[in-house]
Amino acid sequence: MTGQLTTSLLYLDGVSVSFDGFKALNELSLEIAHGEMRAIIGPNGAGKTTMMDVITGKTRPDEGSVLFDGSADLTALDEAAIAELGIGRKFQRPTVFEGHTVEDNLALALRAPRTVFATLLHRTRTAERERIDTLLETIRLTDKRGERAANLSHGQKQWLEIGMLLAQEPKLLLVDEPAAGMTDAETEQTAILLKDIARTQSVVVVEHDMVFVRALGVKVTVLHEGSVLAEGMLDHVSADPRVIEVYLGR
Ligand SMILES: Nc1ncnc2c1ncn2[C@@H]1O[C@H](COP(=O)(O)OP(=O)(O)OP(=O)(O)O)[C@@H](O)[C@H]1O
Repeated sequence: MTGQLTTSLLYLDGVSVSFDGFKALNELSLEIAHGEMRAIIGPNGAGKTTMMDVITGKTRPDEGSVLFDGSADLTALDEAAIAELGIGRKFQRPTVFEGHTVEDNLALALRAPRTVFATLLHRTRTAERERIDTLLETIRLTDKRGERAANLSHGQKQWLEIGMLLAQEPKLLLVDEPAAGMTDAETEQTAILLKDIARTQSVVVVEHDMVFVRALGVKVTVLHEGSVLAEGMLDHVSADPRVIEVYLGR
């Protein structure tokens, strides 16, 4: 690591990834500011998942720079080291401990190191309890604290998993299609929840649901064929003829 190279929290420049000669990412450049929430949209195969995989170290780019928090070169780090730097990823399907209560799920996440190599944090019971109370409020599950996770709705499981990621205090939270499979009411609640979270953490949300993206009310990046096609507020990008052609007008 060298000195400060960028003021952005996340900086991608000229990132390319090829699978058997097919460019899933094609000189992708993108910057996420400290404290920003960004929505990423784009048609199937646009490269959204591959972009998340590059940021989290699951896939190594063939070319380009990926910098985190000013200077950390993510292309040189493995997944565990990247998680330890403070990048949390929420996959589409919830993966909570079904047999445990909501509270125990959060307690386990609080006690777990970000990686197996990290030093275990020793927290007092009171501090842990207060932290769990705050997390439960954030994820709107205070009245479900004693409920087994298995009994939660799909949307509530998604919120619980978001809470488990927040327990690790990431600087950047990557969220993959949170609204998929949710009821309209849950989708609306999830937009509010993510906006709350974005007051203290940067968030990148990949999403297909335009009602949800509109509710987030943040800058949108449209990916197409592995590059940025358009960027701006949803009304702005959805009026762009190129976007209409490749995506919204399908
Ligand atoms: N491991 C892989 N091997 C070969 N091709 C891949 C691999 N991963 C992704 N691709 C291809 O790269 C392109 C981009 O895929 P990616 O999953 O990143 O798109 P996406 O925008 O997330 O799409 P979706 O909205 O369908 O999830 C697709 O054409 C996909 O088939």
